[in-house]
Amino acid sequence: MDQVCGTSKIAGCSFSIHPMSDEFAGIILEILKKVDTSKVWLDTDDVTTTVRGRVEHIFDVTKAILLHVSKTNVHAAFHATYSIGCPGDSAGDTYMAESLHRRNEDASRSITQPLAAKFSLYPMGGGSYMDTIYKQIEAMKSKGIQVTPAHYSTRLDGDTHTVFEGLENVFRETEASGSSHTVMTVSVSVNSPSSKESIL
Ligand SMILES: Cc1ncc(C[n+]2csc(CCO)c2C)c(N)n1
Repeated sequence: MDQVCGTSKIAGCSFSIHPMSDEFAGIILEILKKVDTSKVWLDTDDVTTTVRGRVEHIFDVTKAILLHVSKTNVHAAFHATYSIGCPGDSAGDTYMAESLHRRNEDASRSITQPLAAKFSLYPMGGGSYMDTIYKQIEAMKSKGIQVTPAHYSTRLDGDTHTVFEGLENVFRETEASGSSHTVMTVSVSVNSPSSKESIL
């Protein structure tokens, strides 16, 4: 793998879905087939799926996959690590589609799904990282997402589309504000039988 600089515009996400059903393997494979991934480079193995390309397509594909798993009504977990600007990244394994049109947005819009998520932002190489993190948490609040502090992450409760729009903005603005390598992790639970307040 070539280790080169100057590939900071390649965004990527490594993610997994865990449907809590005996049919988990079929559900995962079917959803990966249903979503239009023609504008990203994609690789699936036994642990994760990795997509690489333009920021809009990375978020379009990952949101569509999460919405499709939600639609099954099966309780499922989704874990994703988004990254842009990794200095150890290579120029390969990507597809920087020229058109910004999001292939899955029309189909995704027809799915309404509330979700609970926890996200963590890691703005690296840009200086005052805590200021960036606090600023982006405030930005989430202004979108009408319920934001709750948590240890090592921030909890987000809201509509999937609103939360993903917020997460994409956080990712873009962190990069634009001077973070040379931005990493954002997102853990989501959908269709959980547990209520938020009383688990045990
Ligand atoms: C998005 C996503 N990609 C890959 C896996 C790993 N994985 C676990 S079971 C299975 C299907 C049959 O082997 C696969 C691919 C995952 N969980 N979620």
